[in-house]
Amino acid sequence: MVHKGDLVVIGICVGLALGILLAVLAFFGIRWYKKHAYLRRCANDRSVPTHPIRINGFGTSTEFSASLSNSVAAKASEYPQKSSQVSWWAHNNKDRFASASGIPRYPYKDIQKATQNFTTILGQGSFGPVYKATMPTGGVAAVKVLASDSSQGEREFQTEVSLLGRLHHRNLVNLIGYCVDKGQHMLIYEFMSNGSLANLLYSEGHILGWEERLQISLDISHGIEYLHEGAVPPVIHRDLKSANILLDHSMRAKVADFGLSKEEVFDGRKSCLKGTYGYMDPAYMSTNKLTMKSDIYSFGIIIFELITAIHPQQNLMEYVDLAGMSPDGVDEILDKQLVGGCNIEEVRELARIGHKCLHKSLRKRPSIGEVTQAILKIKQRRLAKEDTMSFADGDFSRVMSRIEDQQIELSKLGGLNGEA
Ligand SMILES: Nc1ncnc2c1ncn2[C@@H]1O[C@H](COP(=O)(O)OP(=O)(O)OP(=O)(O)O)[C@@H](O)[C@H]1O
Repeated sequence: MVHKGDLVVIGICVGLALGILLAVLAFFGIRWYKKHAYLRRCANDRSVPTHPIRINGFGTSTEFSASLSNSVAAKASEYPQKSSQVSWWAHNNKDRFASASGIPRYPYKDIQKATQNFTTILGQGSFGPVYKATMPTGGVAAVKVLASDSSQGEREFQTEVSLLGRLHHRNLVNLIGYCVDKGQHMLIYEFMSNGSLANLLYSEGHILGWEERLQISLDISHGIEYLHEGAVPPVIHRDLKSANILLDHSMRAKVADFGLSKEEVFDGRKSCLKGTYGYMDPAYMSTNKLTMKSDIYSFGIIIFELITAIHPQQNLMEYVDLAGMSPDGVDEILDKQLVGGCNIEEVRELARIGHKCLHKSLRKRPSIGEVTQAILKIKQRRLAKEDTMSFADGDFSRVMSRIEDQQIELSKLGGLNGEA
């Protein structure tokens, strides 16, 4: 005989069991749905390369704080933006179509015309020759033609197109188009009229002043900061060198050549060593493990190139090590062109930053954000000094005019007294 109370308990138990079963079914049902939705999304995304998305072109670094925000806004107009760069091509290329990365693709004949059948060569890299392209509207670009026997090849070409399609910053050289046509691969960049930093440092002609060099180091720092801390996922450049720093008409520097870049998301996986002798981080060479700190090392080398105008393949590191032995050791290796034309304290400060970037221990190397801050401090200190000096000048003239006013008042008073 079953009691009524027992029936209630059994009922509750069955109810609970059913409830739990339903909850479990609902839980797994939702998980199943989410998983399938995710897989569907992945399948759709597969056609789109998973390269970094652009954050924005300006002010990714924290250093652009209130005090400098005005100058940033002003400087922004100095830099031709991608949209304007693209527009002159767009007007002239009706049959172009955009790649998955959003970079317009151009037919061979258009580029052949723009480069006047590839006549004006700007330079030659391991990728192939670079030509100047001029459009009827007056817009100028640089066209990099991938040599058929290129040692880098199509893989780098694709990296460059998909990476640069998503990365935009005023201190990165903008990719404005590409061409895959008639068996040719070409990359079309914004034109950097002052060529590479390496050319400026190591060939006769323009002498880079200290202020220009300091600004160039800051521009490079901003460019790398965007790659490391602004891009999602972060990007390691892997081939930072003075030949990959290009300068525009107003001597502002931009980081170029992303053919070897690697998304930080792949960090940790081993791959064959890539980079340029003299700029490659010894830690990376010995472990084959790539980190952002390898870019910091290469940047340290560029900093010392700016200070010394000694090429890293001409024993720069030996000079740098010697200079590191005393606080003013850098004075001995300073570029002759700078002697007497620079603030030696600023040079020493930049050298200190360079030494930190080259530290053997990866952990002791600064992050790029810290480097930017440190270089900015040098600039800010100078600006503050200039302000103080002009304030002192202002004070002086104010005092002088007060003395003059007082003399006039006194002479008036003297006149009054004489009259009395
Ligand atoms: N956007 C550009 N505007 C103006 N000149 C350019 C531009 N890009 C490249 N150049 C010129 O072409 C030269 C070769 O450039 P490229 O990037 O192909 O090779 P690299 O960086 O010098 O060497 P590597 O390919 O071995 O890294 C540069 O030194 C520069 O003078």
